Amino acid sequence: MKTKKLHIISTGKQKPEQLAEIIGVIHPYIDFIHLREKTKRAKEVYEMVELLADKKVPLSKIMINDRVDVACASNVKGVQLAYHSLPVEIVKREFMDLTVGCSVHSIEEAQIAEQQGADYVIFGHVYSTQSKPGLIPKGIEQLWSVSESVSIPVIAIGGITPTNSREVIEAGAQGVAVMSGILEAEDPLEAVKQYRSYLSE
Ligand SMILES: Cc1ncc(COP(=O)(O)OP(=O)(O)O)c(N)n1
Ligand SMILES: Cc1ncsc1CCOP(=O)(O)O
Ligand SMILES: [Mg+2]
Repeated sequence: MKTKKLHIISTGKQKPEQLAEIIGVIHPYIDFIHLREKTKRAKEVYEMVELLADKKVPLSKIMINDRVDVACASNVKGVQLAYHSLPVEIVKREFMDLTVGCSVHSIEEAQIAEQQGADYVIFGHVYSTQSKPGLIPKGIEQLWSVSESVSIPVIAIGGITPTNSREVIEAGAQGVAVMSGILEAEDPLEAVKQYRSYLSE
């Protein structure tokens, strides 16, 4: 079986130095590192990329949430477009070198993202999670329906643990995206190894 992808998403709560310290250790086990720093200015996110580069994190693994300008300026892999971001088709047309992921919450949004040229979608939140407090999770069946409805990879997000990552893969996900399960773990390296072992089996 082909190894599934492991994405991690920054919490927006950790200090840049603290985040860089953790990612500097765990990046060999991770496919994509998303900087999702909704309250930071472009310059601050750009400087976070520099901190990661100082820790020898490959730029080819870094995705910037929303900010196409920062992604281009910092020469990273690509951009993760949110609901409020520029449309996928515009980014694909104007920034051909960027890998483009799109955050989706329904079959319709996933199909639109695919039609517009997204390289993959992140669908969620699948399970309830403190990272999306008070919002009803979409559940594993909707994940299955979304995975059936598009040909591009679907990455599952929201409440993903090492053990439930197996069932999301069985529901058609090509990988998982994790925030608290790794970045807020007591031992992020041990946590990432656990996710990796479930994703590789
Ligand atoms: C209508 C609507 N749907 C979803 C969101 C949340 O934005 P999203 O692109 O899912 O970004 P994340 O917070 O999940 O990273 C929204 N604001 N409005
Ligand atoms: C950005 C985002 N979108 C849906 S859930 C989520 C955060 C993931 O949270 P966690 O991995 O901590 O459950
Ligand atoms: Mg979302």
